[in-house]
Amino acid sequence: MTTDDSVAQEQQQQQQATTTTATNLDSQDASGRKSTTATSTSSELAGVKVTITKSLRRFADFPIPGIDFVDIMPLFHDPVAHATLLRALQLQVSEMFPNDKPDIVVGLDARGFLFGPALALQLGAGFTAVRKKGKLPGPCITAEYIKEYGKDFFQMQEDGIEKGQKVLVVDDIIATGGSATAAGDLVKQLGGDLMGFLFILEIPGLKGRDKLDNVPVSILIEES
Ligand SMILES: O=P(O)(O)OC[C@H]1O[C@H](OP(=O)(O)OP(=O)(O)O)[C@H](O)[C@@H]1O
Ligand SMILES: Nc1ncnc2[nH]cnc12
Repeated sequence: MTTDDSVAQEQQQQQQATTTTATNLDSQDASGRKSTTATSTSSELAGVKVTITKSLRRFADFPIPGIDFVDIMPLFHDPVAHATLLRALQLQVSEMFPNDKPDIVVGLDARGFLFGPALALQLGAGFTAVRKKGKLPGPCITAEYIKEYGKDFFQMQEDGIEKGQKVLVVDDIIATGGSATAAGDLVKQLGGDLMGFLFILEIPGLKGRDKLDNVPVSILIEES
C-alpha cells in the first residue's frame, strides 16, 4: 500500500468514526435538546468522559513558573474527540436542567469560544461572548477580576443579553473561579437570569466552584 493509500484509508476510518458519533447526536427535539427517551444515560456520560480525559495534556510552568497548565487543544485536533466533547456537554446540560434550557450560552474569552457556539446551536440557544477588555465595539460593561495567573478585565456588549433571558455560562476550565464569577456578575448586571455554569474541567485544590454560589455548577471532568 502506498503512503497516499494509507492516508486515504486513515481519513476514511476517521470519517466513519465521526459519522457514528454524529448519528448518536440525532436523538433530540426541534429545539436541539435531547429527548428523554433517547439513550442519554450516566454510563454513556462516563464513557465519553474517559475519551475526553485521554485527549488532555499538561505543561509544567506555563504560562508562568509554578502553574501546571492543562491543555485542551488536542480535543479539537481530533474530530472524534471534538464530537464526543460536544455530545458530553449536551448531555451534561440535559442533566443540569431536565425541564428547562438556556436562551443564551455565554462563552468566556478565549477557550470558551471553542465549543460555546456549537453547544448553543445544539441547544437551540443564542451565543454571546465575554471578551477581554478592548476587543468589543460599542457600549460595553466591564468587570475586573483575578485568575490563577494574573489580573484581567472582562467586557460584554450591553445588548448581548436581553433582560430576563436565561443564561448558561460556559468555559473550558475553572481554577480560582475569578473569571467565571466576573462573567456571572456581568450577566446579572445586564438583567440576565443566570441559570448556572458549565465547565469541561476544574483545577483541583483551588476551590473555584465555592465562589459560584446560588446557581448550579456542572463540571464534566471532576478531577484532572
Ligand atoms: O478560574 P480562574 O482562575 O479565573 O481561571 C480560569 C480561566 O483561565 C483561563 O483563561 P485565560 O484567562 O488564561 O484566557 P485564554 O482562554 O485566552 O487562554 C481559562 O480558560 C479560564 O477562562
Ligand atoms: N492550570 C491551568 N491550566 C489551564 N488553564 C488554566 N486557567 C487557569 N488555570 C489554568
